[in-house]
Amino acid sequence: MSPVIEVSNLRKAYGETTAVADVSFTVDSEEIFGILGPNGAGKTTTVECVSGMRRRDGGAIRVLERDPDHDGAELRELVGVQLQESQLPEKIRVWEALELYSTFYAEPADWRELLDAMGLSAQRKAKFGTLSGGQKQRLSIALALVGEPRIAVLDELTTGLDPAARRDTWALIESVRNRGVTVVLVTHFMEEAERLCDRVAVIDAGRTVAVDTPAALIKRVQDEHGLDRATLEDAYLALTGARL
Ligand SMILES: Nc1ncnc2c1ncn2[C@@H]1O[C@H](COP(=O)(O)OP(=O)(O)OP(=O)(O)O)[C@@H](O)[C@H]1O
Repeated sequence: MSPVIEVSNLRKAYGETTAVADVSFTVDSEEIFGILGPNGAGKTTTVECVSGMRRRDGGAIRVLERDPDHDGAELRELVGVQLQESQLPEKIRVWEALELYSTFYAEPADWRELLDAMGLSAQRKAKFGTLSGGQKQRLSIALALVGEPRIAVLDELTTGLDPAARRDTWALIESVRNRGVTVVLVTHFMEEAERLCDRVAVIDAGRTVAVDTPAALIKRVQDEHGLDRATLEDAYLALTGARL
């Protein structure tokens, strides 16, 4: 089976700042794929180039056998994006937001069913501004799924959530994958990546430094540093040049 996303030697600069110098990875169908890296490593820029929100300066990207720089309109129907911060007006009601997003797609999902799946049925008529952090997050996942995408790109999904809400969100992500959607997850939380992701790419200073399963990255750091037990956080710190 060919990968659903292929990124080779991606390069992207903003003026003098090289945000992405050389990033390569592939994502297989129905994987939960994590993108990890320190602040400013180029993670968001990478997923923006993949989802067609930014044009790359160099390298190649194929998403579902299309090029985001040339086939953006087609890919908008196939890739659902959850942005870092929800950009909805405070006064919009939950159902209105879903109805509005449905109009962006030729064949939208039944948003009532999505609302139910995300555990938000009781908040149907609530204004966005009155939702809790966890509810806002679940709404933004629902909005990313309204177009029945084949791929969902979720950027810093659980940032700002309490531990219980984070765990609820993890269960939801697994249910999204079980619907047949490939999930690309940008995250700072190593525990999240270790629990959820089939494979991860670690990006540091605009370059991929590793692409593997969490278990393989952990084994590598154990072998290299003679540790009995290590976590993905240990592997991440070793890969991004921090001391153990
Ligand atoms: N629109 C922009 N204009 C100019 N520079 C930018 C822009 N967006 C990002 N950058 C710069 O590009 C680099 C990579 O940023 P990017 O947001 O892709 O990293 P990131 O890994 O997602 O970071 P974070 O974890 O902090 O969200 C940083 O140095 C950032 O300051």
